[in-house]
Amino acid sequence: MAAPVAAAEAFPSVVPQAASAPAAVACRNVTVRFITDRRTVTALENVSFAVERGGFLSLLGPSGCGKSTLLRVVADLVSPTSGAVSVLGLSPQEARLKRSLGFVFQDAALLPWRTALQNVELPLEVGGAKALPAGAPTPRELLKLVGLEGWEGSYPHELSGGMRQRVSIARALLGGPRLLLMDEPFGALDEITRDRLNEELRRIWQETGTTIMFVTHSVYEALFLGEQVLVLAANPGRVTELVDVGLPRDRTLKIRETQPFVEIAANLRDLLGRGA
Ligand SMILES: Nc1ncnc2c1ncn2[C@@H]1O[C@H](COP(=O)(O)OP(=O)(O)OP(=O)(O)O)[C@@H](O)[C@H]1O
Repeated sequence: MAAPVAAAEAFPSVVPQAASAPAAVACRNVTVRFITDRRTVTALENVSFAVERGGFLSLLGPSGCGKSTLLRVVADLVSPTSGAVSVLGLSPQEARLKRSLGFVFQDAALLPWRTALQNVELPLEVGGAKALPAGAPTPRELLKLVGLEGWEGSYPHELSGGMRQRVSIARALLGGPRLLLMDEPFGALDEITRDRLNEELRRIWQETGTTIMFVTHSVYEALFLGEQVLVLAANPGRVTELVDVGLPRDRTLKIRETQPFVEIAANLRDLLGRGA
């Protein structure tokens, strides 16, 4: 594994925030209704929660409970029907325009004719931001951070699914975003690769200090990754409970065999069942 870049110099956003700094994300009574010709869907109803800066929130719930919609509200891709959303103390639109957000999707969505390095550089070209903010890590440093030093010149078809997803994480981290939104990024990967990337993501989170919101269907993934788990129920999409995980900050996959992990996982499964 490549040595990580020094987080403090690479990610100026890691500099500790004043105690009074607003939450990374705060939603109050957020409702989203989609009205189509055929039906009206309440994707989210009165959803309230907050994520502190530098936090890691897993969003766990059954299909259709509004997990992706919630990420899209935070990313300014969907406007709430009612309720208030604050992202780093700004509106989602202001946060987006300030390039405070990175987004990773289930599909790595790399351009096949560009190398790994050129894919990471892409937002610089299409986003209109000609230069990186002072002190932000370079595309090469980001590839090193995600364990792809030496693969800069490889094309997507020469990389495994896990490596492609690492490239997309590096791309999302370009510019040192203070908030990383991840929508089932490892859902399509085999179990071993997924496990490895789970450990990698915890390390990247600790090194960068970036706040993360991570969508998953998996109880184990939600619990291993998150400092908090927001459990959602469907029809309408709503919060069942916000669970503080309370597991040690330094985690390896071994933690999944410990008693506290097993007990919290059982509790999360109960909560999921309650909302079914
Ligand atoms: N643009 C849209 N137009 C109409 N309905 C939508 C739209 N986006 C989402 N929905 C509906 O909102 C509900 C929540 O969808 P969403 O994709 O947020 O759920 P999810 O929890 O992420 O599901 P999954 O785990 O299957 O990805 C679903 O009923 C879906 O059909």
